[in-house]
Amino acid sequence: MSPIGRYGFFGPSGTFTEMALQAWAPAAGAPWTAYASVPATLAAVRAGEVDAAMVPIENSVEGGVTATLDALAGDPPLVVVGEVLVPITFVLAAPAGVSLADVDRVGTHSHAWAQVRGWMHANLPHAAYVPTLSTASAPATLAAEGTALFDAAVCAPIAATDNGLSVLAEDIGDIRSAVTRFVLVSRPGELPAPTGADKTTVVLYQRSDHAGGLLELLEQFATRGINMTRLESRPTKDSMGSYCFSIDCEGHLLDERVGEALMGLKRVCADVRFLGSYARADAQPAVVAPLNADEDFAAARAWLEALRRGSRP
Ligand SMILES: O=C(O)C(=O)Cc1ccccc1
Repeated sequence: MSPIGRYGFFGPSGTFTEMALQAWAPAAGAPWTAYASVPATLAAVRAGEVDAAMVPIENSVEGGVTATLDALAGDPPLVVVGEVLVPITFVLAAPAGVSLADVDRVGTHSHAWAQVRGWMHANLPHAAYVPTLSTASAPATLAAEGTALFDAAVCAPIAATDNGLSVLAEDIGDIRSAVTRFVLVSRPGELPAPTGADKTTVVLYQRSDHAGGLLELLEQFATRGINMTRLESRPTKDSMGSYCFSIDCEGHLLDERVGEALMGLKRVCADVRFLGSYARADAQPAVVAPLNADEDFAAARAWLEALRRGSRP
């Protein structure tokens, strides 16, 4: 893959997404552009304002980031070219002079609120939740406008410090080991090279709703010994009860078993949206079921081709 010049991210500065981009590209060459929402970030990639952008896709506590899953599958096509895992730590931050007892309204991103619900219930049971575009925009609003909209913010420790806020409580996440998975998204082009520890992301649209329909899709992975790492159903938005399936599996498009599975899916699905093959953040090599290695497929194909030529191998 050619080097990426211009990066975008779901900002502003101080979001967990910016931390993911810092982990991906520690020696930033060109300036990075922050966008206020996931759709705005992906629109900038589609429009060619940036070459690639970082967005959150999945959290170990709250699950899929639906804004990303839905916007990724839209048009014109986009692909994932990399992933980053970031451990998530939240603080409760407020302007100087505001104490815990003064906090009636808390501003933060919906995914952050979902991850501190238990702490809020135990410590601020009457606090109202005020949604903000990102975790970092909440402390930025407190710094710029004071407590007009909310009294405190749930954000990353760095976002509290950068906005000159006091930390009222540290490490308030209900699950201390929470991790968010971020993906680097680009316009389709050259594929990242296979590493042996890759993932492939697809969105599958069924031909019709019928008994065993989902099983038919899953069989395409199972019969080629491919392990799936994420499966989510999302409404197609066409009509009530109509769903597509967003799937991550182990392996790369250039692996024989993955290529064969995608051909199988193409036959049985109304549409298959390929959303990229990229190196796994944890570098865990793919587990390939016996007799599903590249050489097994190559030997079977050579045998068939020989038969078709009229020889008896
Ligand atoms: O708002 C942010 O900081 C983000 O990057 C999105 C997010 C929100 C909550 C947990 C992980 C990522």
